[in-house]
Amino acid sequence: MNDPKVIVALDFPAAEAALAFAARVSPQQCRLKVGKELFTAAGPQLVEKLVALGFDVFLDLKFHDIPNTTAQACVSAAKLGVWMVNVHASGGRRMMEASREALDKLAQRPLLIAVTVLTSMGNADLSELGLPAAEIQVERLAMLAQSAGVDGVVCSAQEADMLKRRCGREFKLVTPGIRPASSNADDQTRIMTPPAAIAAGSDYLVIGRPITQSADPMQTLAEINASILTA
Ligand SMILES: O=c1ccn([C@@H]2O[C@H](COP(=O)(O)O)[C@@H](O)[C@H]2O)c(=O)[nH]1
Repeated sequence: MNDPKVIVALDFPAAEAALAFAARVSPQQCRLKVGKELFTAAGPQLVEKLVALGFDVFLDLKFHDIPNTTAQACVSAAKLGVWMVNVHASGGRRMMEASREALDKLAQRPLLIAVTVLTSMGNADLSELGLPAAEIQVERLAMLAQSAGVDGVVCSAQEADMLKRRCGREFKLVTPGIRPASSNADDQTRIMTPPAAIAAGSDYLVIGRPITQSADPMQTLAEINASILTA
């Protein structure tokens, strides 16, 4: 598998568990995601180790701040050698443009992705914030993100078909909230199975607990990879 679609979310409390997982998989089987829990515990050194092992690393810190701060945070992330970084689309056009422009000055830059609406949120959560239904809010933020020059968005696979039609095939769709049919939803709301997500147009599937907390993580990863080969 030369272009693995699965990004395993290494939501572990310490570097040792993340490195033990990485030792059991290859960069041909999956990409790896370092999020807030692991990064806060283990820091940039862990990210550099995963990159040195040959993995494409998605540094999922979802930057959301004023344009200068966010742009410089993206540059610091890029210097770790990561494959993908992200910011919140709700930080607005100027924030996304500043991040893109700062990354463009580097000799080699990671993909820049904007988070639309968290996959844990449903329409009732959005309504409490005075926001429209997920599909409408995701479309609005994705269009803004695309016009600000980012490479793609984090969204739910439930919005993938609509966004591929709206934003085109090249605009990357990174979709968490992926659940094999036999898995619990946990705290995720806008979910989809791996084959359905690929069929809907997801470019990358972010999957954490269904793999990392399964009785046999390697077997689960292999089954998911097999299920999307035929999707
Ligand atoms: O909208 C979003 C954005 C990011 N995430 C992250 O993806 C993983 C999902 O883990 P699971 O265990 O498969 O639920 C996690 O690291 C989140 O921080 C997301 O779920 N939704």
